[in-house]
Amino acid sequence: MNENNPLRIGLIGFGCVGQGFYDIVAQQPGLNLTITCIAVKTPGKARSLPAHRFTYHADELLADPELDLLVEVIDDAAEAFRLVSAALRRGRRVATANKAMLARHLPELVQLQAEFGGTLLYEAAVCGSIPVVRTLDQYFSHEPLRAVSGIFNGSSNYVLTRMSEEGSDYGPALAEAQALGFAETDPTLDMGAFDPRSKAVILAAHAYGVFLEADEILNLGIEGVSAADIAHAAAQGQKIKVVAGLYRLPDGRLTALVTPQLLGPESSLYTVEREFNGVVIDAAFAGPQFLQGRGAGGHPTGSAVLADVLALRRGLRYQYAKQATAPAVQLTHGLEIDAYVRHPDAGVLREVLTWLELPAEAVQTDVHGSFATGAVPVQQLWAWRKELRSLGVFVARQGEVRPVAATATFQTNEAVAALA
Ligand SMILES: NC(=O)C1=CN([C@@H]2O[C@H](COP(=O)(O)OP(=O)(O)OC[C@H]3O[C@@H](n4cnc5c(N)ncnc54)[C@H](O)[C@@H]3O)[C@@H](O)[C@H]2O)C=CC1
Ligand SMILES: N[C@@H](CC=O)C(=O)O
Repeated sequence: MNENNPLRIGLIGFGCVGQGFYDIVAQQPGLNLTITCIAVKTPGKARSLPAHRFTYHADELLADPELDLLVEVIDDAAEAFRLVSAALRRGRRVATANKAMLARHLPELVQLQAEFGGTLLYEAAVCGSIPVVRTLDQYFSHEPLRAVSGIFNGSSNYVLTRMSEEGSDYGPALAEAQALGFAETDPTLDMGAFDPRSKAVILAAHAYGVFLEADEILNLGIEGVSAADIAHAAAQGQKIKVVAGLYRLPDGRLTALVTPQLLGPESSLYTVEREFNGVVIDAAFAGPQFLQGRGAGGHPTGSAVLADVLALRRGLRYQYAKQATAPAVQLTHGLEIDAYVRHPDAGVLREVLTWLELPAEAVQTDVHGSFATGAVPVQQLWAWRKELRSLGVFVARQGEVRPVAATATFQTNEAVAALA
């Protein structure tokens, strides 16, 4: 395949990422890329290009034989799946940034590529500009990994940085993350750690060859984080970061969780601030590696989309090499963490302790009020996750996860088996 063949691109979505990708392509004419069609949803919206450049019917792009490949960057996961799966059924080459869609439909999308010969790349969907999907899929295709963990969400990291460095309140800090184009259309996905959970699902497919169900993964966010929590961490020389982790336990089981974590300067993630993301890959033979870069924003994400477009021109496809060994991998909640739990209402805090089977003596007091610490099974947090969220209870992890007697073990890859 000629690496500099002219390519005609159909772009679906012209928001923060679509515009970012467009700018980057426009600034580099030597790449021989032309964005010939752009599909948008809302007529009459002020945009940086004249109205005649747009169509309101994305389906037209799928059928256009003049287009060499498609870029899908819309904010609607269901519609994105309809469009991308239809494109793959036509054997098309597609780049997407839509992690919510991928986390829900990855097995089907992999199957469609095998069946119809199209290609789907999605580097931009995980950690913005950090080339982590390709690193796991290509470079570590045959190396067992002990863990893949990190800060996978730029918006929540931005909010935490603003709260701890400048003493901002949660609300204004989130409004800034939205104004800068980092947050999802529904920011609950960022603040509630649903977005990094989707990214963990995607990375699990490449790091371990398993297709996890997002709902099986514990995800706790930062909606309940307060100045008291930030001050508590700072008093111990720590910061609060939302850490997503995929960990292979010594017995071969896999665990995945996304929770706030109290981290000290010994962690590579301690200095990852604002919209930056960081990924630690702990490989069996290579040892630990650390990748850091901008995890959100139009240009960083547009840059990752461009990398995929150029890779599609070269004929790159993901290998999913570890699927061959995947049946041995099971997702488990048979773990416990050392948890820090705080809520401004002492009555709520006591109630939460009973849910988490922590004794009343777990409650401690500092200048900011009451909090509790203790070892809590992940299964217990998972079972009460909806109540913890709705009450705005802030739970953070301290230190590593520990395997305990298995409580629940989920069989993964059922979705894949169903396709066979
Ligand atoms: N903003 C960021 O930093 C990052 C975003 N992403 C993902 O990229 C995608 C796009 O994100 P943003 O550009 O930030 O969102 P955005 O909200 O700025 O833009 C999305 C655009 O898609 C349009 N749209 C919705 N349905 C459409 C349809 N059927 N046809 C044509 N246009 C349609 C919307 O009107 C909107 O203008 C999302 O899946 C997001 O999760 C991924 C990585 C980083
Ligand atoms: N909303 C996401 C955007 C990139 O994936 C984030 O904040 O990380």
